[in-house]
Amino acid sequence: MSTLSLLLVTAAMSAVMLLVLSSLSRSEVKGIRCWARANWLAVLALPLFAGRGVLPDLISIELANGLYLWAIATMLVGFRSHLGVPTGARALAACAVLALGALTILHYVIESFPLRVVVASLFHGGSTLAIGLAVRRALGKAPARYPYVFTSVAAFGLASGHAVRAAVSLAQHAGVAPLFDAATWTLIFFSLGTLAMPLLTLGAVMMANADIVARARYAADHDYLTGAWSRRAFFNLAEHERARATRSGAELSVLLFDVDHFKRINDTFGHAVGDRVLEDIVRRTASVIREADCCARLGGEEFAVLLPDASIETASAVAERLRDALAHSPLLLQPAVVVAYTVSIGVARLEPGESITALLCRADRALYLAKAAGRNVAVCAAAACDAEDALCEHPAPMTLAVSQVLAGDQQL
Ligand SMILES: Nc1nc2c(ncn2[C@@H]2O[C@H](COP(=O)(O)OP(=O)(O)OP(=O)(O)O)[C@@H](O)[C@H]2O)c(=O)[nH]1
Repeated sequence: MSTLSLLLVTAAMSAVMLLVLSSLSRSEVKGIRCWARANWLAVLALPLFAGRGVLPDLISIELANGLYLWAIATMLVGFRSHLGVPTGARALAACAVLALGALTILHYVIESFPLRVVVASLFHGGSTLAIGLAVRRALGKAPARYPYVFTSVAAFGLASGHAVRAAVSLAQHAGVAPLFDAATWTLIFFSLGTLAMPLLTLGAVMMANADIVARARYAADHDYLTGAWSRRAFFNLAEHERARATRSGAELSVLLFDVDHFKRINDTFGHAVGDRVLEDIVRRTASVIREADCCARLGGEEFAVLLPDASIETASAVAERLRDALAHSPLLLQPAVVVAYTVSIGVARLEPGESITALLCRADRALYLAKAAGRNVAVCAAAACDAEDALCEHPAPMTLAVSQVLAGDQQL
């Protein structure tokens, strides 16, 4: 393939990459705009390179080189911005201007094609090396491994190619006989230089896609207001833990809790303060449970905590710790608003052969009893699950006396 065809094919590939990037432009992925701008610059620069001999040198060499230097630098800024590290855009722009100045001097003042190649290769090699290093450093926190490994390997490969290109050109300048004939080197290095943008953009698109998938998964698995696990994630995790407990004979317990008189808090302080209370609950709950436990917002002001490997005694102790922590730490809001609140808690341990729905029904019944017992208490569910429990209906309030509650269930 001739260098002309290679340049035009690569310009077409950059244009295709632009279309792919445009499809992601409405996502909130950081770096997308820079990557798109870089491909625009490549789409402009590559045909200008191809016009060498037809177009004036100032356009086909200086302008084309300037646009391509700008493109690769913008690509680097895009990666750094995506990864949340300082972009160093000004320093990079200064380097690009210096490199372009050197290229111009080596064209019009000291005519040397090999030295021009050395300067361009150093800039491109340095930029791709910086991309590779930034992506490699972020691998530990990557939402998906493959896009990061692909991009860093591609960037390191390009950087190595540019280093070899600079070395060969320097040798040429010094009059050392080349390993291959000039046409072969030219084709290899042209391929390297022109394929850089599509390769890096492919990596960028894969990284952006991994980011979008991770964010969608987080949104599905977490409550938007409090950051607690969502109802959906809770049930998935609970089913997983139930299967594990059934297999291994381990215990599994659950706490179901609800803010007492939450409507009053909303009515007295306003809905926004009610929201702050819900956030506060999740924050404080996280401080009294283990990392392996899962706190979820099931809806409204109702929360659940899944306690893997916890006996009913352990779960009761956690419930009491949680109730106490929430009751004795009023939420301090500015300006000088103090919101004291309590929760009522139902505690249940998974019985052999029981479903998660049935377990939660028993916890819900215990929670109901806790409310009936005066609130700000934790109540353990009775182990037996009768037909009424299976239907998950609360006993009618008028037939429920606190003494009956304490006889049938164990108040903590
Ligand atoms: N601020 C806020 N309020 C919510 C949210 N979701 C549900 N609520 C409110 O929670 C209140 C629940 O009220 P009720 O079901 O009567 O329960 P309660 O007032 O806590 O009374 P008990 O549970 O019997 O102690 C309602 O006023 C809902 O509007 C939310 O996301 N933010």
